[in-house]
Amino acid sequence: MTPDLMQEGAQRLTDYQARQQALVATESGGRSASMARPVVAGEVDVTHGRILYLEDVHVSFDGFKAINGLNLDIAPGELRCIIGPNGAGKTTMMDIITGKTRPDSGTVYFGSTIDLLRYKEPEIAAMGIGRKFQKPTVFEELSVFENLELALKTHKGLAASMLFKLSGTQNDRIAEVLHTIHLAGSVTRQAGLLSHGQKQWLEIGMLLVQEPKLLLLDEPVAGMTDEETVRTAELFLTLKGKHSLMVVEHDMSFIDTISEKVTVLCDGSVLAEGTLAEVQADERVIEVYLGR
Ligand SMILES: Nc1ncnc2c1ncn2[C@@H]1O[C@H](COP(=O)(O)OP(=O)(O)OP(=O)(O)O)[C@@H](O)[C@H]1O
Repeated sequence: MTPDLMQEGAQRLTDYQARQQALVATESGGRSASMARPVVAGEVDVTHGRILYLEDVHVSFDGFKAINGLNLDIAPGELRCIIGPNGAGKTTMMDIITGKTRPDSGTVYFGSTIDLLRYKEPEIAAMGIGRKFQKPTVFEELSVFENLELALKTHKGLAASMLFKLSGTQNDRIAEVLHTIHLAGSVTRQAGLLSHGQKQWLEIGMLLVQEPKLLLLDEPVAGMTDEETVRTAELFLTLKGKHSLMVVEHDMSFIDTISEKVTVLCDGSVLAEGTLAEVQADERVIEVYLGR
């Protein structure tokens, strides 16, 4: 490839990123997904058995208490499911963890030493908290491999230099992720031609190449076929232990397959916590969410 062509390719990728970021901001109602998602490996002190810790968090919007005395903690390697009615505060909670929204008061720690309220959104992403919004936001015109490559290069701060070659280790990491997300057979396929479920897996893969410690996933199986939902459950079960996951979902059979502990949010705080069977039997949860 000539330098001119490489330069042109680099420019096209920059354009893709700009367009994609604008798209994400629109699709997520102004809650931009930070496509850069840079994640720098660093130590998170989990010696106290918690990778995420929220205590007595409050947020009001024009006097409305969206988060109201929220307490929640997640263990390293845990896969926690969050359920709750519309408006319970699930998205706002994720916005707080990722630095998108500042709480009025409360404590939010990553591990036992990192006070997340002291950091901005890109810094929090760089520390290893990855977030996936409900709609897939892959680069439709790039191949599956190019999407993962770009996520890795962006994470390493190398997006400006498309001349930069991936190391053997980085290529190995992409190969491993391709296998994990069930797309090893679609490496050269254009992302725009993937099914909805495959696009969701690819976007999860774009987070995984950056080796996040905590993944926040908003309704990952919404719009998926039954088969895709089953494969997503398998995927999440393989991620558990290596990463900590917080999954917001309404699909109870999916939650039943993946969950150990379920947290029910309502009116900005925790209404109930336990196994799915325990929270499903809780009268208050039936009243506000599951129905009779
Ligand atoms: N920026 C904002 N300004 C004003 N009100 C807001 C803002 N963000 C959220 N809210 C309100 O806070 C409450 C909690 O919203 P949030 O989106 O966190 O709930 P949710 O549990 O994610 O709901 P859903 O399941 O519908 O996505 C809602 O009543 C919502 O209208």
